[in-house]
Amino acid sequence: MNVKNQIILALDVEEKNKAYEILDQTTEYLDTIKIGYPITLALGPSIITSIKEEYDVKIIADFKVADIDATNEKIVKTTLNYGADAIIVHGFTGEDSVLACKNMAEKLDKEIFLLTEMSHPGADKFLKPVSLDIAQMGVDLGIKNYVAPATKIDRLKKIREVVGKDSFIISPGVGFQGGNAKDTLQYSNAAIVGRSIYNASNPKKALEEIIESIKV
Ligand SMILES: O=C1C[C@H](C(=O)O)N([C@@H]2O[C@H](COP(=O)(O)O)[C@@H](O)[C@H]2O)C(=O)N1
Repeated sequence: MNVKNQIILALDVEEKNKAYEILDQTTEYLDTIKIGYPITLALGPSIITSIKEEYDVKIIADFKVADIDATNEKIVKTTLNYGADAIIVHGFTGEDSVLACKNMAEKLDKEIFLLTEMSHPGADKFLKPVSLDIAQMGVDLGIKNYVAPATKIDRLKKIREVVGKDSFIISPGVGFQGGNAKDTLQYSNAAIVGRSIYNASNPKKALEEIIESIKV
């Protein structure tokens, strides 16, 4: 997946007007957004279709799919059929559950992102101990896209070492959670940024500053 300016906007707002206001101000610089449960539960999954119709963006559905294989297959099929270009899938559920997602996405000529380790402190207890195994499972299954934390550069580096230089990693936690875009992009292909953009008094300026910070 090509990501303009290596920045993915996490559009975690819950009103349509706000969402469109943010997109109007930022899509000059962005071509990829991440849509998760906040906006989808507030507005319904058709918001994916609406945004695809109104804006020239790729949409990564952040549903952290984590069920048995049969259920995962349905979640992935329905989400991608709403127009999402890719979907984020948890890896801790194991090979059969992840493979069900990969196979369904491929059937629809779309992609999955395998979530290896998360950016928040709580991930250190249960996810960190297995995240490199999850990444290796992804490699063994032929998965090319991964999510790995921007807040833990040492972990991001290790995950890059496991998945290899040709894999595509996107990393949340830049800005509000303390991650730095430039540092993140040493090992990641794109930084995910939410609150630092959509909560800014001037989202366009906030995004321009982040893009500038990467270039220096
Ligand atoms: O480990 C993860 C996985 C998950 C994800 O991207 O899958 N996210 C999401 O990335 C965005 C960060 O937002 P902000 O903190 O910039 O406002 C939010 O949508 C989170 O749900 C993480 O923050 N960490």
